[in-house]
Amino acid sequence: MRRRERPDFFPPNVCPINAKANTFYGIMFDAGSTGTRIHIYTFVQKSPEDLPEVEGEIFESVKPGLSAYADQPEKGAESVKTLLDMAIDAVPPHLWKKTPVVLKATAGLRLLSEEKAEALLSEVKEVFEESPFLVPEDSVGIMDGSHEGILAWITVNFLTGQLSGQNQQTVGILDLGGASTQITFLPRFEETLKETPGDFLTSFEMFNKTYKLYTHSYLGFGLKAARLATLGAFNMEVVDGQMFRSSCLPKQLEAEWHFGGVKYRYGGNKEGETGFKPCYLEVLKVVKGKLHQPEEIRGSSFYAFSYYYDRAADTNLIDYERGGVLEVRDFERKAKEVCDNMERYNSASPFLCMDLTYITVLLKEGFGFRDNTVLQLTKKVNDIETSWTLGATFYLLQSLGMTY
Ligand SMILES: Nc1ncnc2c1ncn2[C@@H]1O[C@H](COP(=O)(O)OP(=O)(O)O)[C@@H](O)[C@H]1O
Ligand SMILES: [Ca+2]
Repeated sequence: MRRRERPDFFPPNVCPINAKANTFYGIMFDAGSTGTRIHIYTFVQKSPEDLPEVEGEIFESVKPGLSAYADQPEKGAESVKTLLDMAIDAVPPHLWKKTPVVLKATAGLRLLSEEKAEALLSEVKEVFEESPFLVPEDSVGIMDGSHEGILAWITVNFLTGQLSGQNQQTVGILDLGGASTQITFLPRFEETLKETPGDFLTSFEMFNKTYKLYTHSYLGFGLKAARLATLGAFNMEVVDGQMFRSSCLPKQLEAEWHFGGVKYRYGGNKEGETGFKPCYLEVLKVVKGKLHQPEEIRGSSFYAFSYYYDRAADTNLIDYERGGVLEVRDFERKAKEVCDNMERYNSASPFLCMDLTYITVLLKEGFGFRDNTVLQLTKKVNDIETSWTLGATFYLLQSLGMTY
């Protein structure tokens, strides 16, 4: 494939009339376990003293995620190319060469064999090299789980204005992906720092400040991985035709499910119990004693996204577009309602009861939140997606010396 050359419409030092000299772009791919997403950000830096401003974002996504192409890496890379072609139209040609493009994969690729993950990433790297954009070193890779949380924390606190000026009152974040889940907050009490395992604390420099954050990514505790764990199928050699059953599924259900390139057969407890109570106990086995419970989060409020948002929206706990504010007990109430009336919800996903119960158990018994802990569910702040990708782009631009 031929590299697209910068057309010589403008002499080197002249900008198009409507593009400000201090405007720049960054392209960040989120290769998640359930889909691949492109975020094309436009930034303006008015002065070296100010934080850069996000002027806009173009967002698009494709499904399935890269890990579904474990045995066809070229096809996986093609899905990335489709998205990258959008950036060619979105970024003015004279800035192509100055616009970095990066892809960071999360838990889906973390769970593949190194060989398969590498094959996918190297095909993607080729797509980048053939594009007209700036391809930094390490432009394609698997992101460290702790960075996922930190960068999402940066995004949310930047967008809500907590990283500029004095009097910063930062907010913690909860992200529930397909394969992993993250919790990140800035501890306020010395006690928290003392009782937290060292590898849960990370110092991070951003916008000339150092933040010491509590962050952890639990691999295998994403919503879809938790479904498999509840069914007893996570990380198992699946024997052909083997059936996994759960009290969290409709009694008569028998079906197949593909995740991470493996086919699973699953179904309801035909003869045995179903409903919220037995389901809660089943899910509890997956979660109990597996997560660190920092005392100070019990009384604070958190921003929650990804599957927390999706399942709340699916069950009308919040508005799909606008999001909303919930308490932990709202998830429990909804889980009860769905699990004890599965026949009424049979047009929705057969996993709805299990998913809502898992969210409830994860929040209450996993992290140790109270029933009345407040969760702010948001997809966007000021029209910008609340994803780790914005924080990652800031970090990238900073490392390239493009922001202050
Ligand atoms: N930028 C985004 N905008 C909207 N939803 C997102 C975004 N990123 C992730 N999600 C949601 O997160 C969930 C899955 O997380 P994903 O990123 O695929 O898994 P993981 O983080 O475990 O690799 C899905 O419900 C998906 O809709
Ligand atoms: Ca994710």
